[in-house]
Amino acid sequence: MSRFEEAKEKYASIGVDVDKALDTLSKVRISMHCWQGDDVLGFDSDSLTGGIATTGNYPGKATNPDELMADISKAYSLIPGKHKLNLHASYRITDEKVDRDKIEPKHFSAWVDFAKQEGIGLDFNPTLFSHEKASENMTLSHPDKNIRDFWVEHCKASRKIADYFGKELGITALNNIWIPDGTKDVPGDRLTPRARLKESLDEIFTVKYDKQNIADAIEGKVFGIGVESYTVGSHEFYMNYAAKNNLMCLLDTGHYHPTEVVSDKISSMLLFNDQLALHVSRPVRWDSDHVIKLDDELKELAKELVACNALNHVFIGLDFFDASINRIAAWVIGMRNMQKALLLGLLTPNTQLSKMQDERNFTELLATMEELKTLPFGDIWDHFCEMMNVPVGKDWFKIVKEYEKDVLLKR
Ligand SMILES: C[C@H](O)[C@H](O)[C@@H](O)C(=O)CO
Ligand SMILES: [Mn+2]
Repeated sequence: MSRFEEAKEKYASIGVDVDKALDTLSKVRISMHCWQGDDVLGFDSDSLTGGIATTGNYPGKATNPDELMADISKAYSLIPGKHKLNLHASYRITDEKVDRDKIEPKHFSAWVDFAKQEGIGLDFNPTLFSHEKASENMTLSHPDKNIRDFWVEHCKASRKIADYFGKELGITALNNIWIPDGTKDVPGDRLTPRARLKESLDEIFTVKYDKQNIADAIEGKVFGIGVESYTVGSHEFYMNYAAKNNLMCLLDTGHYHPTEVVSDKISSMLLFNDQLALHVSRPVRWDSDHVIKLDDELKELAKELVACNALNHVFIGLDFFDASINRIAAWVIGMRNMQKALLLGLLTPNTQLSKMQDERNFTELLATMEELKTLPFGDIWDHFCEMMNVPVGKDWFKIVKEYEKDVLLKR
């Protein structure tokens, strides 16, 4: 009997259908963020500014659309299944001199062609940073209406592009708005910027689209670089705005207080919202955007998504940007870790755990959760990689190193 068959039998003995788990996992599209490929620079600015930063200078980052597409394609070839690509507006591909408020679907047609070639979906984000009109850490809430209007137009243009992605690819595109607005030190007025933000968002969302093509999210944050004392778009602001306007409040795992975990928020959000959007990241002491590891919080977050039966109505996006390591490896490690965590959740006898809890059988609940940790999960994961025709174990790493030698280091 193969190791996989033996492992499958062990999981069957605790009531887990491995084939069903693998089939479910093979259909989960994870949104891989383009911005890990070039340290969030994009193609329309020459520096990353405005409340977001990367650290490290690992050689060979992508410097143009062709290089970025090649690196993304290489990463996908090492990741099981078909997924989505998460784009920012700053990655428009055009020879035109076009400012952010004037971008159009045609400026992203090359990405649609790439998506069709790769068999993936596309998600989108307006880019309200790395621009002279974002230099004061105020955009949609800026006191100057001209600046607010510029960013409102940019967000409107972005939603139109997301709708275009959804139409062209037949896969709903998430359009997620994050703004860097806030103050470095204690603000003199918390209310007025938030009232302006509400007004700007109200204007942005006046345009209605087919929800089959585009899903809208807004992303909160507790603090940022240069806005340590106050962020206009706080979690409370966006959770309320999203609930009242039937949008999604996107949860980024790096955007809360150090002892706060997103895994605990998922069931509450899903009780009141049909859909949920996530940015899965790894904060180290702050919103550091480290590559995600298969750690306890990632496993718990994934288990919650499975236990809440949410895999068909959650937008799982990754959001990290480590410039100190090979960027293709960063994508592969992060994407495969997200899949491993989801598989662990799918191999968990969640119904049994819930029953033990209701019966106040906390002793067996604890014992079961601990024993699950030593079941042969790795044999199931290796089989999944074989099924999906991607390298098993760390075999993908030498392929990345060859690509680094043959391609990246020659840039
Ligand atoms: C590049 C993304 O828009 C950015 O990381 C945002 O999602 C965020 O999390 C900012 O802290
Ligand atoms: Mn994020």
